[in-house]
Amino acid sequence: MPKRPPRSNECYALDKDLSGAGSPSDALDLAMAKAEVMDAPNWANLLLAILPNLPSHSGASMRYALAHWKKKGGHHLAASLRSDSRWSRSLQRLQASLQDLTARDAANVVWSLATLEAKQEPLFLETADALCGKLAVCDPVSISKAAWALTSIPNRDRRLELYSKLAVPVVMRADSFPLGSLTMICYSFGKADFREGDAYEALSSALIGHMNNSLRPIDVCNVIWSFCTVGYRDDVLFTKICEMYLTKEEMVRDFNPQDLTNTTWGFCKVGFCHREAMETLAFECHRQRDRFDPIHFSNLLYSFAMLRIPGPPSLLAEVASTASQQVARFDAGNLAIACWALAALGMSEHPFLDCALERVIGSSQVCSNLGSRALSMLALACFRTARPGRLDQLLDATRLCGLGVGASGYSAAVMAAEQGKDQERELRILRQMAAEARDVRMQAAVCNSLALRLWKRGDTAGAFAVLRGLKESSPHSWSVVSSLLVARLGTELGALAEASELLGGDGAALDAAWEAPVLSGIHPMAATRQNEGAHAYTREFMTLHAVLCGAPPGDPDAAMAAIERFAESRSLWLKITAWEKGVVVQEVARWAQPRLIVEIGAYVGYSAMNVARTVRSHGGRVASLEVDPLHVTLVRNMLEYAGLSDVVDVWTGYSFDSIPHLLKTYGPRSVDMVFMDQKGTRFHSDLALMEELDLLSDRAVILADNVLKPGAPLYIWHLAKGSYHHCTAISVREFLLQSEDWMVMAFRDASKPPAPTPPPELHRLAFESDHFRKKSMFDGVAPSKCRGTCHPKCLSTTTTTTTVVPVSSCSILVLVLIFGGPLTPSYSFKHKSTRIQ
Ligand SMILES: C[S@@+](CC[C@H](N)C(=O)[O-])C[C@H]1O[C@@H](n2cnc3c(N)ncnc32)[C@H](O)[C@@H]1O
Repeated sequence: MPKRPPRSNECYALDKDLSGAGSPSDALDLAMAKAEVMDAPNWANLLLAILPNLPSHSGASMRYALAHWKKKGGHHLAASLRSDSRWSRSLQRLQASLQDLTARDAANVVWSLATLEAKQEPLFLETADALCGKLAVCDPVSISKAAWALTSIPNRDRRLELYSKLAVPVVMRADSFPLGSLTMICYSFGKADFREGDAYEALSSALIGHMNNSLRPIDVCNVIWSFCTVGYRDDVLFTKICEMYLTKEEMVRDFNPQDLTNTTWGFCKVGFCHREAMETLAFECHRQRDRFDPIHFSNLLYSFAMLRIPGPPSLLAEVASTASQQVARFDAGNLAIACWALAALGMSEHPFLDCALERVIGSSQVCSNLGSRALSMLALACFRTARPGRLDQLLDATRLCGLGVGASGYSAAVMAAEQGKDQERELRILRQMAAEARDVRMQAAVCNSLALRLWKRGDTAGAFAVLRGLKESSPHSWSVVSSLLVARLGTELGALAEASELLGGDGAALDAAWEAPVLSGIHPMAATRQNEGAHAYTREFMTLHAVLCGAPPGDPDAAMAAIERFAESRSLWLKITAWEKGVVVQEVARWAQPRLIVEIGAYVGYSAMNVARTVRSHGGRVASLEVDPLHVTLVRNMLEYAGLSDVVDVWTGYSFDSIPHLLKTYGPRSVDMVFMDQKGTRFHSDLALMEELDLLSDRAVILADNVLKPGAPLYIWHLAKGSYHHCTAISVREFLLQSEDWMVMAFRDASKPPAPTPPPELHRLAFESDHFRKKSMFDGVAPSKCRGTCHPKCLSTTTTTTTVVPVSSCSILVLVLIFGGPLTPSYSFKHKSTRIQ
């Protein structure tokens, strides 16, 4: 590392003069007058001197320091500096001598530039780079100042790259950092969305060492907020903080509304529930409720709803009543969150709900600001509080504002309609969905799906009428599935003449575009995970089209093969359980002979066809749950084409809302097999809900996909330590990728007690899994790149044995029995298993 040239006495004296300058302008004048003698540290100190004096900038008080700075005119200063030639000349001087700055000088420069709102200056990132080369000799206060300064670099990759470097000394030496630096670093890491587990582990152990120093409310709040905002659940640290601070009324009394509700929000974000602390916080929130802003109300209610705890009796209801008086101050997002939370807390009758819905529905200004998430939350709130009329009004108001209802809005609306008795509502909503479809294929698929729903409700004539209407009003929106349906329903109704008239005598006169093989390349947008863009669902509708063109009707094997061929020929990864995964799903269903299989996550219907073809021979049924209403549409078309509509019921909605409906529809203990293929983070809570509702039969087998990469450690814990036996991981290849993944299978044993609380280390593993899941969603990192470290560690808490099972000439399945004891004797794949260990 280059050494800085020795400084002259004159330069030291200049530092003094600069810091003693009466105003920022005086400091700049002085610098200009002495420009020839100023050295690099002088230029760096000039920036500090320009700042109108900040109060203590240690640790978490940064927010207050900045507020103070702005009050003192800092904002205006920042604006006027940009047009001041003395300022730009100073920056040029500094830029020329960056290599002469110490780590501390460099930290002061980035910190000053950030405070002076000059992050866009090239000097800012250059100095950050220079600093990152000197971190080995950087003191903790400088590291924390730099960490704060770098928080809002807009380029995410650039920002995270700098934080990875900044984290090195934190991981190595956090134990020797003062408390103020630690809390400022925590806050900055959280704000920057930096998610390296080792850094949080180091911060946590250092903070625990400081726990006897008195943390200020803002410190407590910022530590919890930052850990939780990145999803790092640290039970040891959080429990200590709760015991020492958050369960003590006199401590919590010093928290302001933002500290209070940020803390509860943080806990709910990671699912950490310390009841006593939550109650103490709730009492304090109740005491301060008149000072609450809308965001504080919504965060507080949301926290209790997410943690599924009611809070002290009547307290939250009273807080919500205060919110009702201020409903005019709420924006669309906060209204939606608060409504959703009240619904989840079971406060269906609370007046806030009607006030809030009235405000959204009655004000085009509020309504037009509803994002898709807020609309979906409001729609779910209407559904859960049995307000179907309000839900209709909400959708109408959304349309009136010129907003599309979108997949997430329709999900709750369709779910409400499907689960209710009102067939007319379902008809209306699906008709609207068809009318809003921007593609004839989509329109046809929605109409077919609607006809299938009416048929399932027993209204075959109504179903037939829907198709006749489609043919008359929009002949191009007609598919092979429409023809098949017309033929089948016509036969059931004894209306053959009418059916053949509709089919044009020798079958439907299909539009040429429908018959053409899928030749066009996939549009790049279709590869994104967002189902909201202009090209959303292209990939999925092309998959359906490939089946309609590439497989004969009534042949599930051919339909599944057509999906695989379509994806393979284009190297287009589809999130389906094909190849070895498909073998496992099929073999488990064949072995278990279930009366009812519940599948969570249907997507394009590949696995639904797989299990349905397997169980139909013994009269089994499938209930497939899918949150996305357009995926539901596709799956229903796919199943009808494959001749499996009568074996599978596809239900729209979040598993959380659909699982109770399963109980009503199929009865208690009706489920003999569950196949979980939704988000891995939901596995254990969905399974727990099924257990709670007594849906699982005594012989139920539970199979889950994607358990190794990115991983579901809490789920494995739930199975391996809870009311299940022979929890077995099956090593398989991911469809179209060579990477290894695991499917996990376990058998219900209701006589065993539920799993105890997982050890804290498992939350760290869950953090790593989620971190990876995000990377694969946002950064396009392939699942194969996941280190998959979770499970070797996770499994070390249990006993494992390994068995290799050849299932075909080309694939080998490795079974890892997570609990000791032999594999269940009645379980076997097609080929004999060979025990290797
Ligand atoms: C991996 S895909 C399912 C693939 C399918 N099982 C197959 O093998 O063909 C996951 C699907 O689950 C749906 N999903 C995610 N979370 C869900 C939830 N909580 N409830 C219902 N569906 C969910 C997604 O919309 C997506 O279509």
